[in-house]
Amino acid sequence: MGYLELTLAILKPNVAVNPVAIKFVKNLIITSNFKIVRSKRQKCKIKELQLFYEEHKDKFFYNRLITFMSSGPSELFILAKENAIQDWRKLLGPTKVYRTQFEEPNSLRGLFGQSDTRNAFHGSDSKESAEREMSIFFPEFNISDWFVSEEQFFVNGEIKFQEDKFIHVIQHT
Ligand SMILES: Nc1nc2c(ncn2[C@@H]2O[C@H](COP(=O)(O)OP(=O)(O)OP(=O)(O)O)[C@@H](O)[C@H]2O)c(=O)[nH]1
Ligand SMILES: Nc1ncnc2c1ncn2[C@@H]1O[C@H](COP(=O)(O)OP(=O)(O)O)[C@@H](O)[C@H]1O
Ligand SMILES: [Mg+2]
Repeated sequence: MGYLELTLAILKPNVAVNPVAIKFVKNLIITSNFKIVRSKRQKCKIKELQLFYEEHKDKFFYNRLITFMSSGPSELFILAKENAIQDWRKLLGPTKVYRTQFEEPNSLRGLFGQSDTRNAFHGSDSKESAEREMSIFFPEFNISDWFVSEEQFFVNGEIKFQEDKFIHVIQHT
């Protein structure tokens, strides 16, 4: 692939219900120099979530996690940046909010997380996870096509930001 990395970012229902929090996080995404390749607001479907959280299906928190994640709309973004995966996860802070609120109170999960399950955000944890997760929630998005035909515009800054759609689009001069 090229210079940029893509990651799947999710504002989970407990933060996606709060317009002030959404605005705060969107501003942070922009000021942290992420570009937004895809952006949508949707209630995640049970089928999608069972695929998404396959690795946790035998964990004690699995049922409450699926119930919570399908309980209301989420905001889902595909973010692009040089080290998008680790930079976004760094902003989130650790998974378990009960600990994060003491250790990293100013991280996004420290600020907006309510419990370990309702930890308000998702960020892909690897390139493989990001590709798998993007194909679940953005099945129409072709990752390799994006790197072949769109990435260089993002690298060269030949893009413009559409605030209303919260997305960066190619600026064909
Ligand atoms: N290992 C383990 N940890 C558990 C179990 N049940 C709860 N916990 C943890 O104990 C802490 C509090 O769990 P809960 O009381 O279920 O959390 P909650 O405040 O109800 O919020 P939700 O997790 O959103 O239901 C969290 O860190 C959970 O991960 C369990 O059966 N086994
Ligand atoms: N101990 C736990 N108690 C409750 N919920 C949990 C726990 N561990 C993980 N979860 C939930 O499962 C999701 C996926 O877990 P994991 O992949 O380990 O964390 P992350 O989302 O940071 O990659 C977490 O975001 C959280 O919502
Ligand atoms: Mg994970």
